[in-house]
Order: sequence, then structure tokens, then C-alpha cells
Amino acid sequence: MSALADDDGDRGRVMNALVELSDAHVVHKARSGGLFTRDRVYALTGADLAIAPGETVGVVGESGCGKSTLAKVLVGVERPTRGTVAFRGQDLWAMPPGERRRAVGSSTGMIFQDPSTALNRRLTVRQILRDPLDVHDRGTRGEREDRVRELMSLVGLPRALADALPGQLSGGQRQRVAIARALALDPDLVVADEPTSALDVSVRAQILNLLLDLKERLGLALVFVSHDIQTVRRMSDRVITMYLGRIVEECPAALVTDRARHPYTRALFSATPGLLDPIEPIPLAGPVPSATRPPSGCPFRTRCWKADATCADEMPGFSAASAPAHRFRCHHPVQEDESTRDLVHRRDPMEAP
Ligand SMILES: Nc1ncnc2c1ncn2[C@@H]1O[C@H](COP(=O)(O)OP(=O)(O)OP(=O)(O)O)[C@@H](O)[C@H]1O
Repeated sequence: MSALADDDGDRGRVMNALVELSDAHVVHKARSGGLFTRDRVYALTGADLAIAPGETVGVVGESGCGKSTLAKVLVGVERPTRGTVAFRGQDLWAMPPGERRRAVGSSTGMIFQDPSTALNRRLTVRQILRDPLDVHDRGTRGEREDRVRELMSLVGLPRALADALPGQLSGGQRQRVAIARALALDPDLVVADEPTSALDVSVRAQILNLLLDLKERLGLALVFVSHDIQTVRRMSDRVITMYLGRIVEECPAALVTDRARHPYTRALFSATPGLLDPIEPIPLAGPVPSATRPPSGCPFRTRCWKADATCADEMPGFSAASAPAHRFRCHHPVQEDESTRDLVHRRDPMEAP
């Protein structure tokens, strides 16, 4: 399912967006040795993004590219330094604080990477799941108890665990508790930030399948952040690529491996090819530059084999690709009919401008 109804290239328009970011920026004060410095960290820059009800959007990018920041801004956990976040058309940060808390609490849920640190160690499963219902004053005491039982069954936790503490649960069970807590207030949007990376490989698939199953059953929109880009591709309707705080491409998941137009997206998806058709990955020169001093123009230019002097001058706006809901920001995009395999072989030696 696609959120973009009529892409005008420069800015995706969405019918009935659940949540919409417009020109969202997050700038932090940089720290060194625990103290603030005069530097600024550009964690998110000019993000325009709309999520439709029921859609699954995957977010990819190397470490430090702003994925978690985007996730937190989408669920109202982090306030953008500039720009707006609208829930069903209502500007979240223009609301009075109480109204905003109610809107955020009842519309969104967030699942974090590590359930061991995300859950209060001193509370039982029952208390953890009842807490959001108490805070938001949902139903009578009896109805809250019923809801806790319902949530436990929804995520496949045996009732016998209701009085267990997080430390008495396995990693997978703890993440099920965290998922149940995120669903407690019946949200429309759930953001899962690396929900399986702290888990044993053996339980990762179970948790991913649970998320997909819940999404279908409850009609949730899901934003899924992960370093495991092949899982992102399999789980998502649409993939967002981020680089140094910027969204550089939005691409239908079915096209992302071989039809993505941004060189960075192609390089990322070439790095972990499907086992049946392995290709040589496209190497990227060096690490991601510092988010305190992003390169001028297109921030990817210092690692891009297609970059020239134009790329240092300005960050291009979004261009629409031929498929609906596919847009990218690049002066020298990969051709649509150029397979990643061809790209690996035809690539000119890397020459940074
Ligand atoms: N509270 C903060 N104060 C200062 N800098 C921050 C803060 N939060 C994030 N950053 C910086 O903002 C940039 C984006 O961080 P973010 O966590 O969003 O990236 P990410 O893509 O999710 O990374 P990872 O994949 O490693 O989790 C990074 O350079 C990070 O160090």
C-alpha cells in the first residue's frame, strides 16, 4: 500500500495521512567529554514524510544517519527544532501539552531496541501493561484487568507470566511485553526501532512475524527501523533511505533492490544480496562524515562514485521516478534500467570531487 497519492516530485502529497512531517529538523548541541561544545549536530534536516493508515514503512541508513531521530519525531517523543509534525492533520506541537500527551498516547506506540532497558525492572508484567491504561484513565479497574489479559494473549504471552518481573523473562518474552505495552492504548501507528537487534537470532523471526501479524490484525501503520536491510525490504511497503540526517529516497520495497535511483540506496542494498543471486557489493569510501559538519550540497557526495562539482553546490530537491510513490534526491541518479549487478561492473573508480 502506498501513501503517496499524487507525487509532484518535489513533495509527496498523501491522502488522509496519519502522521505527516513537514520540513522537520532536529539539531542538538554537540557534547565532548560530557560537556556541551559550540558545535551543533544536525540529526534530522528538512524531513518531509507522510505515513498512511495501515502502511509499513522501513527506514534504512548507516549508523548515525538519523533513523532513530526520525522515529522519535514521528511518535512525538522528540520535538523538532524546526518544522511540523501533524497527527491526522493536527499540528502536534501547537497543541496544549495535555492535549498533545493524550494525542500521542492514544495514537502512537514505540518499541525500542533493548527490552531489558526499556521495561521497568521493578514492575510485574501486569503492572507494566496496566500503567498506560492508568495514566490515560482508560476504563474501570475491571476493564483494565481485562485489557491486560487481552494484551498478553494478543502477543502470545502465557497468563501465568502476569506476575513475573522482566528479569524472570527471556529476551523474546520481554520484547513481547514491550510490544503489548506499545499496543495498550490501541494506537494507529507503531514505531519499532531495531526491535530484534538485541535478541537471539533464534527468536528474531518470531518477533518479526508477531509484528506483521499484529499489524494485519489491528490495521496498524508500522514504521520499522533496522540495520538488517533485507528484513526491512521484506517487511515494508515502502523503504525510506536516510543519509546524514536527510531522507534521500522513498521507494516501494518491491523495487528497492534493483530499481532504486539513489546511488546510496543501491550501495546499501548491494551489501547484503539475496543468497540465491549473490553479487559483489558496491563499496563506499570511508565512514559517514560527522553530523556536526555535513558536507555542503549533497552530503553523500564525498562517498559517491557519480559525484561532480554540481553535487557540492546544492542539495537537489526530490525528483519523481516512474513508479508511483518513488522519489529521490540526486543530481546523477542511477538509471532505472541499470541493474545493481551492472552497476558493480560498470562503476568508474571512486573520485570524490
Ligand atoms: N541527544 C543527542 N545529543 C547530541 N547528539 C545526538 C543526540 N541524539 C542523537 N544525536 C546524534 O544525531 C545523529 C543521528 O542520531 P540517530 O540516533 O538518529 O541515528 P541512527 O541512524 O538511528 O543511528 P544508529 O543506527 O546508530 O542507531 C548522530 O550523529 C547522533 O550522534
